[in-house]
Order: sequence, then structure tokens, then C-alpha cells
Amino acid sequence: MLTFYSEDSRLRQARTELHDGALVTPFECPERLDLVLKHLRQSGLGDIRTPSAYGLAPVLAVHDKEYVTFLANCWQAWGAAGHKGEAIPNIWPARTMRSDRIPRSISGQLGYYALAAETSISEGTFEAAMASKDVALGALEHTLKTGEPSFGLCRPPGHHAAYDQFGGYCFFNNAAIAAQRALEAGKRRVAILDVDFHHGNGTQQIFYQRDDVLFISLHGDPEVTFPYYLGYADENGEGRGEGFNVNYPLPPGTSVATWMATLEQALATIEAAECELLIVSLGVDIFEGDPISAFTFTSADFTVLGQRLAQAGLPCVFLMEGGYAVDAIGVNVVNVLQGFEQ
Ligand SMILES: NCCCCCC(=O)NO
Ligand SMILES: [Zn+2]
Repeated sequence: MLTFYSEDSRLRQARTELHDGALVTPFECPERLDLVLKHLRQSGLGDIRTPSAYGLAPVLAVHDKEYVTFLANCWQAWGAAGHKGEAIPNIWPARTMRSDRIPRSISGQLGYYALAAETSISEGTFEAAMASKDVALGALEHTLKTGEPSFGLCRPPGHHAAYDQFGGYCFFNNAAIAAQRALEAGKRRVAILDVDFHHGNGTQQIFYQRDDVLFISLHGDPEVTFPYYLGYADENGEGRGEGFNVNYPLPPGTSVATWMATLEQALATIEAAECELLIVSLGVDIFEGDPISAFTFTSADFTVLGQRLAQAGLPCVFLMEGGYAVDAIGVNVVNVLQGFEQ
């Protein structure tokens, strides 16, 4: 299995994340890449390739143009406005405010486009997000061309990024960009299976009214888990998209047996929908040792996950999402990929 990776993923070197009422070193750190690369190289899974630069067109196929322009300019505009720290929103078009206008102020724009306050924008963030979607597209193109599975070592991750919103460490929705590209290449329906601990609110939102992408997510119950305001079981899609969005919220501490039984339901739905490609939003923060999550996977369980996904019998693109137990992230990711190849 080939891996696609870009050194430009390291251009995002944010120093702050708002967590538990303090500014901490971000959980989504460049060191995550080091450990995955180390275990990939040790595993002999396959070559690690740098993708081509695919430009903005694939981004604009799923994201709002003004949002992309905001992301491209935010860091410079934030500094030009005299702000000294990293760009962190502190006001939003909250429920009692209006959201039909976008303020000229960069502080106002920051809140308009932000899902949450934990994700700071800093120097190199836009460039890293561009590299991350190129990684996803490189992996996708390889799988479309060869039918072989591939892995996109995407950083920053993407599944929280909506049409015009960033947050949860995500800026461009890599899985959505890849799925859209696959449809444009002739696939009639693509399944995105999100196994990250957190609900892929952005992926859901982008495809919610469409029947050419089936979005299925297993995740921590939003009643008690980020992103809290999307990911409930009654969200089944709208219009043409009715029936093509399936959420499986699960309580913190869910056993692996229960998680795997839920996966069976998800895979049955994917099979019934006659999907021609499987994109897996691979968040390994379902690991028992993850610092910000609450599921119970052991490293060995990730091998079983990969084995089961292979049985779906679809061309498969794995795209890195979350996973913050840095010491174990490499083993856990490689276990999924090696399990798939067994
Ligand atoms: N308190 C912020 C939690 C961000 C979650 C990031 C993630 O792993 N999403 O999948
Ligand atoms: Zn996550």
C-alpha cells in the first residue's frame, strides 16, 4: 500500500490551543507525523510519495470561495490589525446574533468562520492545509488509477471542516475534496466511513443534501462529546440526501465488541448503497490511551478493524484524521493498514 505525505504538512506549527481554560501546546502536533512515518518505514507497507500540487480548484469544489480567501489571508490580516498572539476567535454569530453579514474586522471574520475556539490560525496554517488536501488527492488518484488501497497521511486533518467553517484542528475537508474528485472522475457513489472518535460534522454538512456520497460515522455521543451540536442519530440527510447520512453516536467507554457490531451495520449500509469507492476518515483517537477521547480500542483492535474493512471489497482510500496518543499513533495507524492488506 502506498502512502502519500508532504513535508509542507509541517508548515503549521501552532503554539497554542485553548483547552480546559488554558492555552496549551496543541494536541494536533507535527510530531504525530514523525511517529506515523517511523512505523510506516519500519513496516515495509510500501513507498511514501510526495503528491503533486493540485491547486485550489478541488478545494473550491466543496468549500466557499470567500472562506478559502479568508483562510489564505487570515494570518497576515490578523498581524496587520496589531494582534500579537495566534489568531483565536473570541466572538461568534451566536444564536441571538445575525449571521447574514460578514464583518470587515478580521476578529469578526474569524468568529464568523470558526466552529470552535480551540483551533488557532498561525503562520503556515493555510499552506499546510493546502498540502494536506494534496496528500488526500494523491492517495485518491493512485487508488482510482490502480484500484489499489492507499493511505493519505493528512495533516492538518479535515473532517470537522464544513463548506465555510474551520475548527476541531481542521481547515479543508480532505475526505470531501477526495470524494468530490472521485465523483468527477466517474464514480457514481462514494462512501465516506468516519471512524474517528469525533463526529465528522463538516463532511456531513457538505454532503447532507446529496445522494452521491454516503456519509456514515461512528463517534462519541455528541450529547457529551465534541462537536456537541451535530452527529445525532436522527440526522439522516435532506432532500435527495435523505437516507445517505447515517450517524451512530456511542457512549463514552463503549466496548470494542459494541463498536465492531455497529461497524457491521455501517458496512451493510455501504454494501446496500452500491458504493464504488470507500474513503475512510481514519481517526485513531478511538484508542484507549487517547488524551482527549473516550473509546477503548487497543492497538491490536486496529488490526481487526483493517481486516474487517478489507472484507467490504471496495477500492479504499484511508485519510488521516485524529489521534493524539502520539507514542502509539504510528503502531495504531500501521495496524489498520497492515490488517487491511492481510
Ligand atoms: N476540544 C476540541 C476537540 C477537537 C477534536 C479534534 C478531533 O480529533 N476531531 O476528530
Ligand atoms: Zn477526533
